Amino acid sequence: MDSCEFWIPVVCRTCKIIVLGDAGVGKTSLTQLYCTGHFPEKTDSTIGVDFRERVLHVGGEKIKVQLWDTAGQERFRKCMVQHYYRNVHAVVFVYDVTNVASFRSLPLWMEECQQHLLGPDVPRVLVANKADLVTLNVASTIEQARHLAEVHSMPFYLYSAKSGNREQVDAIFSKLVLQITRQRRKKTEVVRSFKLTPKVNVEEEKKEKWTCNC
Ligand SMILES: Nc1nc2c(ncn2[C@@H]2O[C@H](COP(=O)(O)OP(=O)(O)OP(=O)(O)O)[C@@H](O)[C@H]2O)c(=O)[nH]1
Repeated sequence: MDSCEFWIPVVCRTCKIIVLGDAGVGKTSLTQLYCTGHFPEKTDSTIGVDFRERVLHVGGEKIKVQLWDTAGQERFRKCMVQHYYRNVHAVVFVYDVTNVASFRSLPLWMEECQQHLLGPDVPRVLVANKADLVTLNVASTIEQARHLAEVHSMPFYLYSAKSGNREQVDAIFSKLVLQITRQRRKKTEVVRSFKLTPKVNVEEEKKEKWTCNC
């Protein structure tokens, strides 16, 4: 059973979370709000990727939450896309409630995740941003977004990076971090129980398989 090495988790206390969505939906604003506590008055289009960090203490562990604020514009993301998806622990999808096209793009963002082999065990959430600009016209799209999130087993948040309270944005990201740490603990337990399996049994199994009865 040499393959047991695959089960040994890397002792790593960094959570890499990528934030995906069309240009202008508010990815930079959300990540800055979470990491600095302030909504940025002015943002520029992200080129490639921007990194932001915040340190959390979860169950006695120090966790570095690393947010990858990715470019929404295709021309600014081409060269970086392979790097976004390496060792991702969680994904935040964002769309802008005032921009139906950004909602329609969500399946494409999900498909991109699939193409880069993000498994179903990677936690995801969907944020409908700019809730301060909600009008009756967009209510049905919000319901569709809620449904999309449900179908894909993702928590759904209607939020405003501009006027929403800090606790809410903390909850969005911190819940993801909790999910990641729980998953890690489970994997560690699997490894521990696997290591406790007496080696001699494995050898016995092998012998049995190769015994010729003729
Ligand atoms: N009214 C309102 N405006 C917002 C909100 N969030 C972001 N914005 C504005 O939307 C614009 C785009 O926000 P960004 O955070 O730069 O969007 P982005 O998704 O990072 O854009 P790219 O980097 O081009 O992919 C900015 O003018 C923000 O101030 C919000 O909740 N409400």
